[in-house]
Amino acid sequence: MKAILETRDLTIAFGGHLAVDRVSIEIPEKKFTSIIGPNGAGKTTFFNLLSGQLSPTKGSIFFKGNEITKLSTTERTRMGIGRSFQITNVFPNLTVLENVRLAVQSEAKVRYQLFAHFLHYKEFVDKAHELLKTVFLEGKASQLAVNLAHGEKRKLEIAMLLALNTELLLLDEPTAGMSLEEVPAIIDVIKKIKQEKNRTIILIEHKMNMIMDMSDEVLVLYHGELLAKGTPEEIVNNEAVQTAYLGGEYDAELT
Ligand SMILES: Nc1ncnc2c1ncn2[C@@H]1O[C@H](COP(=O)(O)OP(=O)(O)OP(=O)(O)O)[C@@H](O)[C@H]1O
Repeated sequence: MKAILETRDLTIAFGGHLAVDRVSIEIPEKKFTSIIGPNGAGKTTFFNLLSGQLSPTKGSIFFKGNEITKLSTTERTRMGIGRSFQITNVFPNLTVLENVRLAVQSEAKVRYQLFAHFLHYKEFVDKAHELLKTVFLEGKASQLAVNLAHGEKRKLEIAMLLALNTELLLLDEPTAGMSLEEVPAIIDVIKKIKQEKNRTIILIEHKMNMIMDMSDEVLVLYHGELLAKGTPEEIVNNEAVQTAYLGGEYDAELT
């Protein structure tokens, strides 16, 4: 197994509180890894450390064997780590297609600066259409982003994240704030990315059915520490995990 991402003793303290506490993990390339844990376990903070929003108090992070612990978010994105909220600046008064086209165009400029003027507008539009198909939003291409339903906006964000063309995707609760009817559509989008794209995905989620269905491996954080890791089956049968969830911090969604 080749690890695309590795953390060693990754730790961050806020005041005296260890939000992430000596977490050492290896994320296998092209696999689907989920991170679960009760509320306040440190999942989002861990993502913030991976994407560079936060600097660790201790420990290190390696991407494809290179240390990235001190790199900025932009540098990490350029290297191939994409996080959905980095591109949540959807322009509400542009169409869905234009939003994705701009994301494709800006990515092309960053990556192919030397050749930028040889790239054509039509190629950007074609790529944008392709991404909209991936997220099942093609039918809304000419609508203004402002008029999308919440779930559709999340799909648009995912399309814009895909436009960044990063090898690693960090998805932080992509179904958060959605109505029950909207959730299956996002699950379909993520499944499609998993099937179609040659990418490594790390997902933070509370919805256990999603975890069970999609993950190759599950990591469990608890009070900032890595409590367990294993296949979805191993995790649901893990006694320490059951105790962590049932020991007074039970999350109603984790059923
Ligand atoms: N900037 C900050 N300053 C101080 N404390 C913080 C900060 N960010 C997070 N924390 C604390 O760190 C702990 C971990 O929070 P985090 O948001 O990472 O948990 P989580 O597992 O993502 O929770 P949830 O499932 O509710 O989103 C919490 O106790 C939180 O209050």
